[in-house]
Amino acid sequence: MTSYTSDSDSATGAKALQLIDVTLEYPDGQETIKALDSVNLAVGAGEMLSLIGPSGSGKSSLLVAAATLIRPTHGLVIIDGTTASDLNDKEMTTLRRETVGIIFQQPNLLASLTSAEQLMVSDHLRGKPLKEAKARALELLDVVGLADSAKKRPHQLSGGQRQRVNIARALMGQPKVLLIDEPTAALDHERSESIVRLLAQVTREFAVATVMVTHDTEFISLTDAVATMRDGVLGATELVAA
Ligand SMILES: Nc1ncnc2c1ncn2[C@@H]1O[C@H](COP(=O)(O)OP(=O)(O)OP(=O)(O)O)[C@@H](O)[C@H]1O
Repeated sequence: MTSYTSDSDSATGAKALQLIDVTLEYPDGQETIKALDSVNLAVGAGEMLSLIGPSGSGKSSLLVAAATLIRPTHGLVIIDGTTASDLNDKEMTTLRRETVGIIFQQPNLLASLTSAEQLMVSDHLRGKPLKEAKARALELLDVVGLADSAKKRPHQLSGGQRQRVNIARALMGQPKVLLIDEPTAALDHERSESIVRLLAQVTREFAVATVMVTHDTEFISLTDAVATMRDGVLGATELVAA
């Protein structure tokens, strides 16, 4: 990415992730479904927001809009000072690759690759030298507690460990924004808690702006703030008491 200007939180007070008056409509026969209705959101570097709300309220739609995977019908998505809506599709892909880490519910790891290789693939796609990619992969596997599992393939890992590889992989591109959809859906209570703790830790350590969609309200206290979606409308962000 060459021509984008970057306004970091510290330099300007701008938040790493901002959604301004974002409305997203899906076509539904002759009608439209309003999945997001004038949503405003700001998450700063090093902050982790829990996003909760009933099924169908628009949580996943907010994540895909924030990830620039879909263009909103109306409103602005601003990532690290760059307004995504001003970009063409190619520029938007570059912005996403260089600033956004996405963690889905299922890790989607490639069966034939070791943990280190899963991470290195993403850097390879960014055109980074192999040696550099390997060093960063090993460093990140250490951060997520998998230093001993760098050579293991997915079938040799537990569900929680696979999710840790997934988290490390999302951090490979040094993202400014981390978007996470139900990371604990397939995990037991203990593993769920350690995954949310890890996400809170990497949010601070790597100064990313993190949004985590979750049904596990018991782990919200491990994050900085919470906001609730209802019928596409996002309620006010409430700070979580320390
Ligand atoms: N690709 C799509 N095409 C048409 N309608 C969609 C599409 N994706 C979502 N919707 C609709 O948009 C609304 C919001 O859906 P969304 O998946 O964002 O909610 P959610 O809160 O993430 O739900 P869940 O917790 O069940 O995942 C719903 O009415 C849904 O049916």
